[in-house]
Amino acid sequence: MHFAAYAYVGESCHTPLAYYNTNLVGSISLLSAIAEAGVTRIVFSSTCATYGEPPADLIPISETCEQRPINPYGRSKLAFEQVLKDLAESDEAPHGFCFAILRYFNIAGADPRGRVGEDHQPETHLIPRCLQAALDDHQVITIFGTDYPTDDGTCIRDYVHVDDLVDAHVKVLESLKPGDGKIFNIGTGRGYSVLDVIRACKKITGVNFRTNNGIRRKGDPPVLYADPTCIQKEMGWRSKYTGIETMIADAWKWMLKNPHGYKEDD
Ligand SMILES: O=c1ccn([C@@H]2O[C@H](COP(=O)(O)OP(=O)(O)O[C@H]3O[C@H](CO)[C@@H](O)[C@H](O)[C@H]3O)[C@@H](O)[C@H]2O)c(=O)[nH]1
Repeated sequence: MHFAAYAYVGESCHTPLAYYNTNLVGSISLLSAIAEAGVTRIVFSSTCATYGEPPADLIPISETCEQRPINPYGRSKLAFEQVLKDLAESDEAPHGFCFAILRYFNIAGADPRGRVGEDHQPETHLIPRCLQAALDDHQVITIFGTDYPTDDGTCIRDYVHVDDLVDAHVKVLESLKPGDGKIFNIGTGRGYSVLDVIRACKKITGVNFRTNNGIRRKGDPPVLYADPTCIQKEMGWRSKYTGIETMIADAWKWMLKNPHGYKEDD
């Protein structure tokens, strides 16, 4: 399972070479190394950012939606999707080669039993940023854009509990057979706006943290949510956590226990 990547949409617009180097060149090196090591099955973490800004009539987004990413992050992930497909079709592919591409929507939450949580340096993701603001009243959440063509003017995303993501990986990996090339969206099929998320974070934490309205963040599409029918039908996978509040509650539980993230030796 290949998870390693740079994954900040905004940052990718400022440092594209680092993104292509890690997400594309690094992934190709990994592919060569695993072939030498005799590994033939690969599950690749891709992203809904490969879809770009689909027109309204193609939302919810299915796997057949045209992929036209609008930021270097999405383009670097899409390029490696193509590498996998090309390799699979070629004589260079190791005997029995098979792959799965999982296009994640917005992964959120934490292990419900509190053992593992989210800790990015720096933290840019909406939910952990809101929870940090609930812990520290010096922090203010900037809403990146209130003029999007959505009901409340803020971006809509499909938040998926990390526990559901784990479950999808296990199901897909166990199902892969030589010659397979599977592609699945990993989403709940439900979209929440930035304001919905902020409201839910305030409710779960009980803290009325501060927010302000800012300008749009470069590279952010207005609306992204999945049509998860394909993985539901083929793999019997279905998100167990469809409500944003449970994801936030699990993330909050972890953050209260680990306000400074992982320790050096964790
Ligand atoms: O302080 C903040 C942080 C985020 N947002 C907005 O909240 C939404 C969600 O942002 P974020 O949590 O940063 O996630 P995304 O940028 O949507 O990116 C995530 O989701 C992508 C798929 O959409 C994945 O591919 C990426 O790896 C992952 O970082 C976006 O509309 C942001 O503009 C704010 O308004 N203020």
